[in-house]
Amino acid sequence: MAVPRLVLIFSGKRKSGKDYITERLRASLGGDVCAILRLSGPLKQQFALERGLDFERLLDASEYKERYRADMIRWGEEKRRADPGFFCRLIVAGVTQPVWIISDARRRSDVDWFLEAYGAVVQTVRVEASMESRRSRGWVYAPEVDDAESECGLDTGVTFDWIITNDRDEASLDEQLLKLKAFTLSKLTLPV
Ligand SMILES: Nc1ncnc2c1ncn2[C@@H]1O[C@H](COP(=O)(O)OP(=O)(O)O)[C@@H](O)[C@H]1O
Ligand SMILES: C[C@@](O)(CCOP(=O)(O)OP(=O)(O)O)CC(=O)O
Repeated sequence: MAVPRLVLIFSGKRKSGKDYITERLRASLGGDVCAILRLSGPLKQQFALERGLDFERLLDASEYKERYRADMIRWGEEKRRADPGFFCRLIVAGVTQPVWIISDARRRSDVDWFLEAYGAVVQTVRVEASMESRRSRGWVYAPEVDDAESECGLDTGVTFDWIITNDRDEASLDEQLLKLKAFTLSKLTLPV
């Protein structure tokens, strides 16, 4: 299995901007350097297959995804209960880029699995946005989702290496992303 030089584990609430920020980071590092790995990828794929749903439509920031989210959470939790590393192992298989971005850690078991496997090169990144910002991006409170482990599992207990604030201030976001990019590049120039 390929050994990464850096594993950035992103977490954050719905509509905090995890997908937006991780895509920007990948774009600025380049696809040959950086891979975005989504724990929800194989989860959504298998869930869609079992339920006869449209996998593609579960991927973007759509109302379709939100309609099935509570069910997907329950389904994924059952899988993780049986095997906490189930989705983690699936997403790292065959990745060749030196920088991995895990875009959607939600539970201690996700973070612990990566720390155990790649601890020396892991950095945890929290994306934070105000409720107002999240609302402006379409977030509406949903019981069984926003109060569940899927959204709250990493609210406490992890000391994040990076906290990115993603509200309205574009210049501030640019600056924060530049710092993270510079750190990432510094890891790539060190000898193995
Ligand atoms: N800083 C930003 N500037 C412009 N649009 C943003 C920004 N952050 C997030 N968005 C948009 O808000 C929506 C939700 O963001 P997303 O990255 O999907 O959140 P999450 O993955 O955390 O649920 C998306 O349409 C995204 O493009
Ligand atoms: C069932 C899920 O994996 C669905 C996650 O879908 P996304 O990762 O697309 O969600 P956001 O980006 O936060 O909007 C959640 C889980 O508990 O595993």
